[in-house]
Amino acid sequence: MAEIIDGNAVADDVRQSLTDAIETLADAGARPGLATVLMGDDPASETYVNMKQRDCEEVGIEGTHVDVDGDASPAQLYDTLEDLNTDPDVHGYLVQSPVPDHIDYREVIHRIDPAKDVDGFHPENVGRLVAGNDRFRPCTPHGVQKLLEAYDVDTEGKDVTIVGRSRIVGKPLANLLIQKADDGNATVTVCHSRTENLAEKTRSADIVIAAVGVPEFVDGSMIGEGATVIDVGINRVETDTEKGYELVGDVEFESAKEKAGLITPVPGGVGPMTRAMLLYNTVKAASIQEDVDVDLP
Ligand SMILES: Nc1nc2c(c(=O)[nH]1)N[C@@H](CN(C=O)c1ccc(C(=O)N[C@@H](CCC(=O)O)C(=O)O)cc1)CN2
Repeated sequence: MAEIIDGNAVADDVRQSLTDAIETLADAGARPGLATVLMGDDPASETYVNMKQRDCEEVGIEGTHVDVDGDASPAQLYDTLEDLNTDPDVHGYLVQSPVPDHIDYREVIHRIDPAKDVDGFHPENVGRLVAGNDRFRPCTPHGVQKLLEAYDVDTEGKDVTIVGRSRIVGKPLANLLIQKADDGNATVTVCHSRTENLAEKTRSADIVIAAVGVPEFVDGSMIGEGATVIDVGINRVETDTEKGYELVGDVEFESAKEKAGLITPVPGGVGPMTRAMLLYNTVKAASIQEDVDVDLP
């Protein structure tokens, strides 16, 4: 039976360890500022930006939220981004994804000043990460690395299978884990919809990372005895409950926990870490822009 990883506790530790850096910035007369941009009214996205704003308040980051009408034109959205690019009080910002269908998210990302791109999605930041010279690690992959570190899961020489090749998680995480670094040096296999013998590739892995966006895609039969299982999926599945839905990961938790040595739950696993690493990137952005040296965890 697996030990269950407590993502909320590790995220608390990250937030706590950012307070010194925020104090150092305050002593220099600077307060980190994060803006969230939400276009449209996707209920899950509304929840996430509210949580991000609440996190800012908790640690002393100046949070600003901008709502953009779901029917607004691309040009209207780009005007908002230009305002944020030139606002000296906003050190970092993000556009919550997904955006409405008539908006090209890639084009949106291009228009974010790379120095304020605290999601780490801009091509300049992606290129830096691949080159091993990262500025902002994307929040979810970085959060996964921090979780592994917190639970003493050494990645050096280990076989890691990532299920999912998304731009936000699979690709950057694979890049980070193969890097010659203390939190890298792994041998990484990235699986996707065309992968053959997928279950063999997950079963032979020391660490399985499910980031495919399909509820309960990975079950216990796909996990090797004692493996570490990281579930990145956060899927809203409709139920008859008052809330109307429940959160389900990409891993079938009950069967996987019988085989795994360590496993993340959903909720309470990777999600809180994504938010904590966004705060981390915001503090880093402020320290670079304000030219104040801070110690980051
Ligand atoms: N611009 C971005 N858009 C999206 C990102 C992102 O990193 N940048 N990632 C996801 C959503 N996401 C962050 O925005 C996110 C998802 C979930 C959580 C979280 O804390 N989940 C909780 C449960 C929350 C709930 O009750 O619904 C948990 O798992 O415990 C944080 C961030 C897609 N879009």
